Amino acid sequence: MSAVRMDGKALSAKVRGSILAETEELKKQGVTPGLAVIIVGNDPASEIYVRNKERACEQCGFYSEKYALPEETTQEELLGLIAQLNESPAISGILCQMPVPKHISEQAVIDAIDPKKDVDAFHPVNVGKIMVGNFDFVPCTPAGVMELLDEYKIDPKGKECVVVGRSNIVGKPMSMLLLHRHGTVTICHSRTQDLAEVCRRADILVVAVGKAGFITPDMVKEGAVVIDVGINRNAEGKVCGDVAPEVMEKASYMTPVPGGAGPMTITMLMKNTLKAAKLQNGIR
Ligand SMILES: Nc1nc(=O)c2c([nH]1)NC[C@@H]1CN(c3ccc(C(=O)N[C@@H](CCC(=O)O)C(=O)O)cc3)C=[N+]21
Repeated sequence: MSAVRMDGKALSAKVRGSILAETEELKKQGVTPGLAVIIVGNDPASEIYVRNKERACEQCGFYSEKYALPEETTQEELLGLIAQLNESPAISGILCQMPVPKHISEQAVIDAIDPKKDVDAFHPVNVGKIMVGNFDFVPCTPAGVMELLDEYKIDPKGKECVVVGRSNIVGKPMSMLLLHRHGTVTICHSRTQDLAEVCRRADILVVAVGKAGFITPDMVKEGAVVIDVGINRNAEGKVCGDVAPEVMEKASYMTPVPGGAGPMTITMLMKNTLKAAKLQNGIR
């Protein structure tokens, strides 16, 4: 058997279309969602993502501002810009592309963004709300995975869900979202004993480790749903995920890389930005 390909590109196009329709309605009420994207330094991968985000803004009818700051930017300067954007009425959402250069504290940047404009949902206030299960913004990658599961009618309720990776951006919030949907969730990481054995229990396996080909067929139960959140580049410079391609033969559903979780991540950023604009203007 070969897995059904979970098409994040197609679902993204559909969702962006409905965001655009809603944006057009909002504009009639005098509200235009606006996203500010900040990038510090020149990491080639970050530059690609930022370009994709700008394009998504256009597709959704949003206003956007891009700030490309040099590598030498001080933390003070960056926090100054964020303070300005926090006050800007044209800006509904602020995103500072991670990673930032080493001389800048990532947490200081996250803490500086007004939680109401924190469309990444990285601010401790929003992280806390996710824990409690009462949240406005959902972290983009986990939110995209949940929409993909829904699109393919995969319900985590009661299922063994194994998340490989415990990052604040993906692993931890992913686990919470699956738990809110009544999955039985296990979080694995580099110190997990017998990782293969734990992964083989999974009905839904979500992988976010950042190592090409990390998950091999022997680690996957026949018929499992496999969600690959990894974005790596192989020796030839081609984008590939954390899951070996042969896993396709064992899984029932699987996300491709590229074209799976990645495009959905950006689409969820758009969804959060639209929501921010509505909340800031008292529109439900
Ligand atoms: N503040 C912040 N928020 C983020 O959401 C954030 C971040 N920093 N730093 C980096 C990670 C990574 N990330 C991706 C977004 C889109 C694709 C994406 O569009 N992928 C496409 C194309 C991949 C390619 O061609 O390189 C795909 O999978 O089909 C990938 C990765 C967002 N991140």
